[in-house]
Amino acid sequence: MSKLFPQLSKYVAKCKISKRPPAPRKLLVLVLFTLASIYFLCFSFGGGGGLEGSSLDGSDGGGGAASGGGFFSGDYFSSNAEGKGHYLPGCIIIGVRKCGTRALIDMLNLHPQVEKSPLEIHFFDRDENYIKGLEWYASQMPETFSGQIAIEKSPSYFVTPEVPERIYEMNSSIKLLLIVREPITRVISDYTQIYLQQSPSPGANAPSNTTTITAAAANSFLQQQQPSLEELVLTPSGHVNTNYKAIRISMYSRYMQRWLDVFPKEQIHVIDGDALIRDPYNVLRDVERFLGLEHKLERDYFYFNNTKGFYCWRSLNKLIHCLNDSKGRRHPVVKVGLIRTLRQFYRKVNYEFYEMDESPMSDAGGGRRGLKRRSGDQVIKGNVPVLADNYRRVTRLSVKKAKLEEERLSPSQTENVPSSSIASPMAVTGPSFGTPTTRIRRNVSAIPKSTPVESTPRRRSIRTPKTTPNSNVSMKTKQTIRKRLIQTDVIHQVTSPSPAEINVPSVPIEYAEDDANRVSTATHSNIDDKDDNDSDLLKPLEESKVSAPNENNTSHNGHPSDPLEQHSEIRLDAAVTQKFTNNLSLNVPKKDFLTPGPPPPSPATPLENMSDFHLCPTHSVDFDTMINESNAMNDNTNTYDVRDPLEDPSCNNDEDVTFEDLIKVIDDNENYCMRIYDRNPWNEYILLGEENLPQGIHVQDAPTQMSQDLENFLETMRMTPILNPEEIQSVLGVNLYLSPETHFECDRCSQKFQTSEACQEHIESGCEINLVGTSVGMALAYGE
Ligand SMILES: Nc1ncnc2c1ncn2[C@@H]1O[C@H](COP(=O)(O)OS(=O)(=O)O)[C@@H](OP(=O)(O)O)[C@H]1O
Repeated sequence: MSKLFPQLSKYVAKCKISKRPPAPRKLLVLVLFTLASIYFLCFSFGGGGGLEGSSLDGSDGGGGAASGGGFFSGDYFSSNAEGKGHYLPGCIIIGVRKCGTRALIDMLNLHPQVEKSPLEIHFFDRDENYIKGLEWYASQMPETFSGQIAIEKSPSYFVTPEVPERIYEMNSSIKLLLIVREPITRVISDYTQIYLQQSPSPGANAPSNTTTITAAAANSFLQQQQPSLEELVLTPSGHVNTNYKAIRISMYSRYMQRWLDVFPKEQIHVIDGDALIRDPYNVLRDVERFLGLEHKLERDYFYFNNTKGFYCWRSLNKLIHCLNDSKGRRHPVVKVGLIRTLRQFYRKVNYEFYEMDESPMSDAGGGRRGLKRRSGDQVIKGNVPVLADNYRRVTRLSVKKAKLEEERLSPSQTENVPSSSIASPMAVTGPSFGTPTTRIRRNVSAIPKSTPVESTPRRRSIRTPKTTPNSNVSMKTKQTIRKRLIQTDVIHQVTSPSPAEINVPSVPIEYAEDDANRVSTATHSNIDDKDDNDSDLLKPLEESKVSAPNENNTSHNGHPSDPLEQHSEIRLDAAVTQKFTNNLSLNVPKKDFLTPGPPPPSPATPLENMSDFHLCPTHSVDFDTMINESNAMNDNTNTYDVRDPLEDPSCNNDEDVTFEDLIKVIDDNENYCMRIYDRNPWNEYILLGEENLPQGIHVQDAPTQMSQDLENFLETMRMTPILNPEEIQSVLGVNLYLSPETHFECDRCSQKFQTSEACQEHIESGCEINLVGTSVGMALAYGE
């Protein structure tokens, strides 16, 4: 009986909540009757250990219940299949704070089968709520019809130890959404929120999202009032301060393990929050699939709003709906040295997290889904063919795009690391890396045309010969590198904005009733602006920084800015702007920025990362076929045309090279250890496999060692665009081989193309086709 009782109480909690509670005695009778009915129903439907897997309301779930339950499978209970009522959620967004939970739930809410809870309920993480019971919890849910799913989001569920068990206890087959973001960006987002939260309230009449301030005033205010991120995230001895909660929350693996101890991986869908920012349509498509929902969220529901710098969406009343100014805040500029320290700190936990994730993590705009490789891409130690999966993707980079990239990049850009772009390859390699070099091209050009298919593939080096560190590089070059490395630590300071007034256009749109708009109540005191608030996050203020006006007309996330916004802009929370009432000018130009148009290109494709390495198909290539081929075996029958569109805009001088050629160059020298890496959505390189590992190099150390080398390399490349790759490799003592794994994508239309014909059509229609892919294979060869 003791075993049965919790089960029964669970069933009770799944009952529809009656609006007017019956009198106590009636209630007792009702409860007993309900218990008996449910118990009977449960066993007669063969539900086994719970309601999961059986549909009590007669709905079949349209396939959504296929994987062990889900929202149609017993999370509803209604005596009337048509009935509307408050039901327990069939899906919960469990976190992570500041990773896009609000955007995700609001966007999902556009789906006709989804109803969101407008508030964060914090039922499972707050004892004062939990003791109110599941009936209370259900009563907090939006009303749903049969066939609809209620969802809620409470970001702090992810980090609260009791929550996984509690949710499991409620519904063991519930579907969970976890949205994560590049961890350092998340820390900075948290920091930004916390210090803005500290600012005095703007007052009732304060303009909430329309204001003009002087940048100088803003900077001065923030510098006086706010602690620097550095002060918070580093201990006095310079170590990362893990007592700082913002740091801890970004250690995803630490919390994820708890969830995986309770739930099967298939029930947790991990979403890349950076992808949600870039391309909500594709991310939501994956979520629809995961939840077993019909595909309803169309591409044209989402509009990129240049003023906001984020996607907004069409709400049901046809108005455009943007999240309010508490979402998508401008982040402070952070010193590159600090970023480097944090990167190093998070590398291990990110790696652990990456290893944990098997779910098809949404990767819109990227070539590969999932934090982790899909099933065809296993880690194979000591097996060269693993490279096939990374290297066989063929792509075409439009000449125009590459040239534009080149023009766009200026030396000054290489020295700015807006924190919001940390996740982007731009931030890792820096825009200057986009200046085409001859690193691969030069080597490839040595390969003769139309390489025949050979049974024993030729060994052809497309890398530089083995070098000892510093052997081939001039003293001057080394000094240049060193100088630039030194410089970077100091250049990421606040760039003083122009003292001129900075206009922030008004926002003539409907703002989402999101978290920051909520008023705390006894039951909902935990609006997400506060939900993980703790004193650790509120340290004495000494120094602060606010991002400088964008110098290259890109907005917060690297999207091209609206031309009307080309003047400098600082957007601050109303709480801060209120401090500048003396400088306020409400003479703000209004403009209709909602004109639907093609969304901008993804801000952070690996394109910039790889613009020196271009493969074009020699023949019409079907993308699917290629994938299948490369997954099937490592033969050398496919030839690819390697050419550099900048040197050869007409791409006439095709060079054919077999895949084996590409592989063997790495494997050329037995004395080398080969390590093969994949890249996660945060541009960290993850060890895929090893080959000929020489003695003295520990397998376990490989990712760390490699990451360090790579980081150095990228850092160097970022700052030394004029150096040729051989010199850089010499300096670092490594040999490098980069290759994209990619699909075709039209950046202006944000579409993926399965075939080169489709790709071609879009080229002709004026769109540019770019290589896109989150995975870059990389091998580092070390001398013995
Ligand atoms: N479409 C759209 N509009 C605005 N903001 C968007 C959008 N998509 C994702 N984001 C990102 O969401 C970040 C806030 O995350 P959360 O909603 O999880 O924050 S909270 O924990 O609920 O406070 C927020 O973080 P900041 O940029 O630091 O403000 C945004 O980057």
